[in-house]
Amino acid sequence: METIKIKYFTDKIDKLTYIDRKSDWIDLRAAEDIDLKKGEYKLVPLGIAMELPKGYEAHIVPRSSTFKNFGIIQTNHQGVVDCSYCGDNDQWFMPVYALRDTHISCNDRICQFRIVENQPKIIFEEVFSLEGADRGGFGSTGKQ
Ligand SMILES: O=c1ccn([C@H]2C[C@H](O)[C@@H](COP(=O)(O)OP(=O)(O)OP(=O)(O)O)O2)c(=O)[nH]1
Repeated sequence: METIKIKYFTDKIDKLTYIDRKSDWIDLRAAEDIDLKKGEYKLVPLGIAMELPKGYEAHIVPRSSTFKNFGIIQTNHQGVVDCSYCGDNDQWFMPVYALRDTHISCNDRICQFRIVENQPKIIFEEVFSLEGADRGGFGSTGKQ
């Protein structure tokens, strides 16, 4: 079990909770009513800020149903929230691009997140050539 300090920027969204029968990813909600025209971009406020546990980061991705429900895609494809993003004004956002005119209502569940441990510190050691066998470039294993 981990305890995470969370701040809500509005009382118009439900508190974060696990959704019955879902995985351990936790859904996030739009914190305001939003209308988007086809082709429009917007940072959708998610109405929360958190102090993540030391050594962890959060990953935000759309729900599988988000495109079907709202016609939006997440422009960064996967959001990464660093542990240092923990200030009183560090509200989480979902950057979205609308593929059609659409409406998102305040409190709609539009994305989901989980926390993951930071990767180990990496030292890059430059070499002239690598010893592994060449894999043949992407797509080299064919389609079937
Ligand atoms: O989908 C996202 C992605 C990021 N963030 C917040 C948390 C993260 O810690 C911060 C910065 O994100 P990132 O480092 O990915 O963006 P950047 O474009 O490199 O900005 P910066 O120069 O602030 O690091 O923005 C979100 O609220 N939602």
